[in-house]
Amino acid sequence: MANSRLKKLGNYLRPHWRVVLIGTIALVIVNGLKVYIPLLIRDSIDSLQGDFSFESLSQSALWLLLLSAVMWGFRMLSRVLIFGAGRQVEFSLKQRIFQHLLTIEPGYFSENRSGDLINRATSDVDNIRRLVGFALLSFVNIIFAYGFTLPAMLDINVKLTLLAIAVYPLMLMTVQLFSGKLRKYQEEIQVKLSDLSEVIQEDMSGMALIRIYAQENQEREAFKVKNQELLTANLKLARTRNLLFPIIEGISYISLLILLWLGTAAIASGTITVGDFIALVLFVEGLVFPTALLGFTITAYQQGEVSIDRVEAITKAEPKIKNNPQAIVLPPEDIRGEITARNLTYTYPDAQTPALYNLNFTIEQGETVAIVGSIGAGKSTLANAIPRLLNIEAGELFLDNHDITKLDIGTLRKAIAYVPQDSFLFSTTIENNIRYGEPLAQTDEVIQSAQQAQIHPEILTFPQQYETLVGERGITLSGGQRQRTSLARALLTDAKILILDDALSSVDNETATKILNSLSPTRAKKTVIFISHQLSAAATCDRILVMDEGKIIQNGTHESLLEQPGLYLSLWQQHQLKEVLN
Ligand SMILES: Nc1ncnc2c1ncn2[C@@H]1O[C@H](COP(=O)(O)OP(=O)(O)OP(=O)(O)O)[C@@H](O)[C@H]1O
Repeated sequence: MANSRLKKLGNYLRPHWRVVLIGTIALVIVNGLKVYIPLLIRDSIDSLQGDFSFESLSQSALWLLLLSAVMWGFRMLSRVLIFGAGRQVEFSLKQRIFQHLLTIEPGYFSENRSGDLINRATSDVDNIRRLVGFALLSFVNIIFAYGFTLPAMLDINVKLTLLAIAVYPLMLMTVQLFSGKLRKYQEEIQVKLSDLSEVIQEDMSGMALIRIYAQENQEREAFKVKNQELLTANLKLARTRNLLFPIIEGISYISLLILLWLGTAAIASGTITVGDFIALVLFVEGLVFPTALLGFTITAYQQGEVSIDRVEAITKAEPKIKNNPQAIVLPPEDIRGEITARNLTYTYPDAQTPALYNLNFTIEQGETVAIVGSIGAGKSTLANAIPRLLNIEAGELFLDNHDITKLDIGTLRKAIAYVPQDSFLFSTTIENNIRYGEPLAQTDEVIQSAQQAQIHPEILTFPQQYETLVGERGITLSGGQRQRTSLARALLTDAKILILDDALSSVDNETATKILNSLSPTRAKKTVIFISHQLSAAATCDRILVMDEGKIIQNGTHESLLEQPGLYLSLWQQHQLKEVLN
């Protein structure tokens, strides 16, 4: 496990190896100078003791100043380069996550909580950045600091050096003792952070509902519980860290105390010179900071390790709907728009019964077919199956006699304009929202689609008309306006098939019928699937498929269906009654 994480770390860093290498060389130079400067001080002190001269003192001071400035320069360089590599890794990881999420089927996003996904793509990636930047720099620095300093210290006096560092194994044992706990608490924090993000996200989306049902107090309490859990997890980590860090710092100061105590005795006995003693003190002091930083380094490393697993869980999620290796690519003009289902059956993952069962039908090119039926009959499932937003079995659904699972996904989806139940608008202008599927469309084409979708007159009343911003940064559209804007977006594409999944539910019957009629000139070119509970609009379609419990139970024109007893007749009678009562 740890090896595979190191391997992944290596993979993250591979594209930036040059930068990391130069940063590491800079660290070597810094640590080399950190050893050379105390030795120089030693020599100056020892030579001054014998023969004091102001000139040689000022020369040494100048030389030391210069070397310190050079060391500072290389230290800055190493930090800029290695921290920069961390930022680059952060950038690439975010790109990779987002790119991967775009390849996964929509079902993944209902199975996984969006708050958790956002947290992994932000906070966890941040932890990896700290691992690659700070932890890497700190680890490499510690290795070089000890690797260069210890031989220099041993060269001065073996006994004093060994006694000074005798306490260091204690430090390693302490770190080992704490690391399991630190890792566990870190994992807990990331999970609790995801939980909290999820609550915030859900409450923001459902704010109106919270107010309507006056659930503010309950939501506040629910939020408090999650926030408290995060606080507890953070405090547990902080307590452990606050215990570990001073222990490490204390141990490294003990080594300094040992040196001060035994070193003065060694000077008195003439075993070492005053210069040697000062150099040894400077060396041990130079080790205190990187050693004391070990606690932070370990925490950053473990945070990063936990986050690598969490981020990799996203990037490892295999898209269930993939392009067939021999996928057929067709130019849009070769698509006619005929849809055929042969024993089409689909069961949602974890569901007991199929949502679509043994469907057999053909929708001809240019035909407008309404799909009606009871709630939960499977109409939306069928709408999602056609553009392969669901993982449909091979040999069950065909576009122009091509099995959709053998067609290139791009070819298939370009042939279909789909307006889902929940019309989603981006936080940009009305015009940009409409031209989302055809970014190069001319303004008059955008206006034409808006006219067809019966939204144009209303857009003209908006503050900046087509340039009006919608969504969080702009005006709020009514449900019906959102639906018709989404419809305009679909109409602008030159897709041969138009699927409207209850897409006019917030539009009155009269306007919905008007919209369907306005599609008439395009009907010859487009196949329209109109899923709706609005029967008077559905009645104007060429044909009606009636669904119940995942099956198509009736199929025919409005007139023919009214002549036979069945679900359609009873739905129509209910509809007529409602019209009269209204
Ligand atoms: N993501 C899902 N996971 C599991 N079951 C689902 C999922 N989506 C829908 N279902 C189930 O599949 C069945 C068909 O649902 P579907 O949304 O297709 O019905 P519908 O005819 O469009 O209903 P409505 O008229 O209310 O929109 C229902 O029993 C529903 O509970």
